[in-house]
Amino acid sequence: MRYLGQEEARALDVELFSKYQFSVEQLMELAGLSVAVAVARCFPARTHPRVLTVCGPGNNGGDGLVAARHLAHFGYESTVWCARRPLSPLHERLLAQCVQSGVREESTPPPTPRDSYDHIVDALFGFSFRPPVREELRPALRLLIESDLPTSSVDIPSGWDVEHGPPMDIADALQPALLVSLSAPKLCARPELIGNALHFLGGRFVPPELAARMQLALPSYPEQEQVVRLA
Ligand SMILES: NC(=O)C1=CN([C@@H]2O[C@H](COP(=O)(O)OP(=O)(O)OC[C@H]3O[C@@H](n4cnc5c(N)ncnc54)[C@H](O)[C@@H]3O)[C@@H](O)[C@H]2O)[C@@H](O)CC1
Ligand SMILES: [K+]
Repeated sequence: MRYLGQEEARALDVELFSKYQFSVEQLMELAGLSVAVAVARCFPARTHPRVLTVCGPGNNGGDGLVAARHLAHFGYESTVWCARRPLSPLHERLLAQCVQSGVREESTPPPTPRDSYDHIVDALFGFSFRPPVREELRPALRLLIESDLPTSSVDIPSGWDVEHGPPMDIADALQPALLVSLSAPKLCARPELIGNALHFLGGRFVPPELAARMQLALPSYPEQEQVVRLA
């Protein structure tokens, strides 16, 4: 399997939306569904019923909104907090779908997540993030780092350099318990950087011809599964 750099991740994304004619909503739905499936596998609703999804302004946040909706369908008490307003029209639609599916919305950041939640989904930043985090979203990243709850990161642990991994200062580094890489893992998901985190691959939508041309060497998904465990 190959780990992608930031530009390669972007190039894969561009090809999916141009040559292969997918729409953002299509891939986001599959990405978010695979995140919810991996979360349910590792942190079942029976033991971790109250889940907060922290959503950022880009497509990573959109994946989070989709995952939060599926988690509600899976029986979780699912809550979302959108860390930057105003929302894009796509995020507005995804949030409306969430609320209509029983997801609760926090309008302000929960001051002590540990009192109200069992688990956090980190959908703040994905492969377009470039450190350092800008002031407006620093409180959202601090909430994730300081929550003291098991955290599942969507595609990239937020705040990490997409290629080089966590920031040098350990106090600024989110340590996810689970990472769900989407379509193909990025360089920051190499085993020596993610340590003991569980690692799944999801986003089962890469056309074989594209995977072959980019030499992704993706692992096989078992049967009809949405995710495959990598570590
Ligand atoms: N190609 C794929 O495989 C797919 C990718 N998807 C998701 O899309 C993500 C990438 O989405 P985007 O390109 O929209 O980008 P991101 O969601 O990674 O983030 C972009 C947003 O973060 C902000 N940002 C970047 N650096 C920042 C900094 N230092 N401080 C504060 N804000 C910062 C940008 O201004 C922008 O608003 C992936 O990680 C994945 O989660 C899925 O939705 C569907 C398919
Ligand atoms: K993330």
